[in-house]
Amino acid sequence: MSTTAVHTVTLPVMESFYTIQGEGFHQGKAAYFIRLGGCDVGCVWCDVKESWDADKHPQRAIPDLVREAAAHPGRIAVITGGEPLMHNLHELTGALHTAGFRTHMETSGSSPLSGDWDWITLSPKKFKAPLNEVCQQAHELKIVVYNKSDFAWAEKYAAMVGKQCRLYLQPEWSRAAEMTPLIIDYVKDHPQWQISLQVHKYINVP
Ligand SMILES: C[S@@+](CC[C@H](N)C(=O)[O-])C[C@H]1O[C@@H](n2cnc3c(N)ncnc32)[C@H](O)[C@@H]1O
Ligand SMILES: Nc1nc2[nH]cc(C(=O)O)c2c(=O)[nH]1
Ligand code: SF4
Ligand SMILES: [Mg+2]
Repeated sequence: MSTTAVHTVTLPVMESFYTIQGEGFHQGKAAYFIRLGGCDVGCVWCDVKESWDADKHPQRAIPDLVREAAAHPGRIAVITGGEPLMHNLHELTGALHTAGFRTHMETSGSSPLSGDWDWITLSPKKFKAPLNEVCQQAHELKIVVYNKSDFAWAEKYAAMVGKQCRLYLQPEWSRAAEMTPLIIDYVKDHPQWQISLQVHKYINVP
């Protein structure tokens, strides 16, 4: 008698939604977001603290997630969280590629890299430092600016990413009124950086 390994990979999913990418290089493009549960970083200003406990979110089968994504015409899938790299993302990115998606990820880089990515957004955190392997692979570095000391901190990571990596400074949402003018001045003085605004919060889309 032969046996076939039944191999069902599931992931905890807080929410999934089709929207406009609001941040960074791909800002303005239609994208399907999959927000995975679970994060062990604990940023004090995190805008999705409800995502942190993976057990609070249902385990979903990858074929179902990809089918729901493919019901929309956009072919960028953004995997976010929570911290997506707390999970092995090899099966998910493989299934998304098979369905014709480009695979994008939003990560703090604090857990080992898994999955096959067309775009990695690295947003390092003071609360749990990114791994060097993720710094090396990042396509964009997106630093959340909470106070003026964060510019010097941003330069430390700019020196760790690859030469082609795009550099973004994004105001922390509750501090945007104070930090945005400082970011504008910093970008004018250091034009290798660009400003990233959370445009979805201004245009009221998810
Ligand atoms: C919620 S995180 C999830 C992905 C991953 N854990 C990370 O931090 O990159 C998605 C993006 O939102 C950013 N972010 C989270 N809270 C924010 C806030 N209050 N203001 C501005 N950006 C924020 C993060 O830095 C990250 O770039
Ligand atoms: N529209 C929109 N763009 C985003 N870019 C990164 C987001 C995230 O939470 O990872 C996000 C999000 O939550 N919504
Ligand atoms: S790493 Fe990302 S999801 Fe985790 S607490 Fe920080 S901003 Fe929130
Ligand atoms: Mg968000």
